[in-house]
Amino acid sequence: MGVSEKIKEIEEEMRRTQKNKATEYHLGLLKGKLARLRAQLLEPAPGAGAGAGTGFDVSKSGDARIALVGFPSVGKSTLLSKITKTKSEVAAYSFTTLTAIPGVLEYGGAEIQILDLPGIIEGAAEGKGRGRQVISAAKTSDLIMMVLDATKKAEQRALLERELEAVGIRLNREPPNIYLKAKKAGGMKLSFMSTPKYLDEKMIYNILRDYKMLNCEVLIRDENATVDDFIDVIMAPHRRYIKCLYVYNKIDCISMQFLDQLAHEDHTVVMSCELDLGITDIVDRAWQELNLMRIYTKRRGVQPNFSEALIVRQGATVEDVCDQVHRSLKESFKYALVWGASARHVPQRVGLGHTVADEDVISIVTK
Ligand SMILES: Nc1nc2c(ncn2[C@@H]2O[C@H](COP(=O)(O)OP(=O)(O)OP(=O)(O)O)[C@@H](O)[C@H]2O)c(=O)[nH]1
Ligand SMILES: [K+]
Ligand SMILES: [Mg+2]
Repeated sequence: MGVSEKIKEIEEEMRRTQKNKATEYHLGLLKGKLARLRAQLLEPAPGAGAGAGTGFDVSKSGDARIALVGFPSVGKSTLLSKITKTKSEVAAYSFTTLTAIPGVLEYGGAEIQILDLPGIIEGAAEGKGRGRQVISAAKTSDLIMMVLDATKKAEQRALLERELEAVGIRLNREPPNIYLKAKKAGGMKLSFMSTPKYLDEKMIYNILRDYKMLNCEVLIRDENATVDDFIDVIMAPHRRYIKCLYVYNKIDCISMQFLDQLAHEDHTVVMSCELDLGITDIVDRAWQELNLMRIYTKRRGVQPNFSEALIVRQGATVEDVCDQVHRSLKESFKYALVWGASARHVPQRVGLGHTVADEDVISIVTK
């Protein structure tokens, strides 16, 4: 029996099994098995060439990667052509795009790779269409832009989320607060910070045994942790926690009332590529979601070059900026002058520990 058939069988069994106290453990075990099989599904078949079934052959470039994921004909390629110089074919029929098309979004000196992908359909995670490849590509991105057609039913979004969930992508979520460490010997050691509401020892032991993790240490730090969270921790190498921005396109075709409703949802932006509405907003929001900052350096007496930025993570300090310029720069560092949102007055004289903000201008003075 193939992996896909086994998955179907387990899903069928889970559907048949009534949810109650008596079946709880059995269902927990089935979930664990399902997670393992799904991970297998994503591994390339033996003998398949390098990379087969594991995404498209597009190398990462720039400061971050954003994947455009969505059903066919929602306007992914139209969006790519709007925000990058790359032209990806646009047409009114489904599956116009058949492979990954990379473009570069230039954003105030930062370069973000945008991946236009083929449309996916229900069952993508099980290998329907190009689904598996698309999802593998999405898994390598720093942000997923889920492009949705505002004129289509709300179920689209839940459907796509399920497909991404099925291959281990967790959208807009933090990894569960559970510590798990495999050991060479000593059996299973389990402890809780406080009594968990949805987990118990028997359940955890059963699942660990099923995964043949007979020697390990577990600390449940979150009382709200569920069986699914616990399985995610066991499967950690196959899990990716990725931010997702829901992008509703074609708002030129919906009522103002519905538009207002959509625009107020979490992690959601609305646009019309056709009318050129909301595009800059979307780019700004995507940049915010990436949690990156652009820092411009300035030499004494010279204007900063705003077409070239140093890219650092949110929360970065002047020390991180120095490291981006040159690894040994901080050794000769004397002080820095900062202009911008992080400065209390401009320019502010700061040390290595100063936390910078997006679009700050920094002048580094060395000994
Ligand atoms: N009304 C309206 N139509 C749009 C908008 N944006 C794109 N379209 C149309 O939607 C159709 C599909 O656009 P594409 O960009 O090819 O969609 P896609 O998501 O890349 O489609 P696949 O590659 O087939 O998955 C085209 O006919 C576009 O002209 C919009 O904002 N409003
Ligand atoms: K299309
Ligand atoms: Mg397309």
